[in-house]
Amino acid sequence: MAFTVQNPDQPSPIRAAVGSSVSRKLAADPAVRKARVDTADVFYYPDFLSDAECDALCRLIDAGKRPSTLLTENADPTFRTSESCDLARFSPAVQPIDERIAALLGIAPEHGETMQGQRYAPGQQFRAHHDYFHENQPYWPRMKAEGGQRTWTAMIYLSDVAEGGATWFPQAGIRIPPRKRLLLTWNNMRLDGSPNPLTLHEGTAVTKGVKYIVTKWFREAHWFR
Ligand SMILES: O=C(O)CCC(=O)C(=O)O
Ligand SMILES: [Fe+2]
Repeated sequence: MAFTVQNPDQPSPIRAAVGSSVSRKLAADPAVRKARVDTADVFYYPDFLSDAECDALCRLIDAGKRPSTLLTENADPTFRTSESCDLARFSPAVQPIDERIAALLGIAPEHGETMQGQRYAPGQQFRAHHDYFHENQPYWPRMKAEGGQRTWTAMIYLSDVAEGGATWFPQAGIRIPPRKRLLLTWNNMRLDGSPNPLTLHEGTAVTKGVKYIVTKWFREAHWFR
């Protein structure tokens, strides 16, 4: 049976509205800096967390880590080699940070997926990918039912890494070396609410030290599972 392929580049008024309201909010925040790229909306917030908050999250990630997974199987076993941890949303070490991220972006916390921790030892990486869902893939109907497309991504570096581990956007042309306490956030959509392929990004291999991050993905509708 033929698989119905939706046009993956469709504009969307809902996704466009969240894109512009979050961008406006971040641009008006004196603690936030905008990356100087035209092709994607990328922002930085240095020192978003304290050292103690970072360290507490690292300990939770160490305690709960399991091999990272992908939505679609990839033929390349080296594609995503890190470890991940679903952080308990309502635990005292997680909930206030979860809510602070949502408040920074001005998105209701209900749109956020469970915050995920990632840990990369030397040699581990997450090759170039998009955070948005490819709507022509078999997983899309399930993702659509669980809150729809991912709009914004927020991630926080929880450790300084001795060498390697930069987040690299090869098409937008930016490379962010891990810096403890720094929050990085970007819109996975274009201004018209269609997926922005230029948000392609890679967690490059750590070569020395250990990289810890938390990642938070926001959906266009309330996320639930
Ligand atoms: O590790 C990184 O720098 C990027 C992580 C990432 O892209 C993700 O978790 O979706
Ligand atoms: Fe990603």
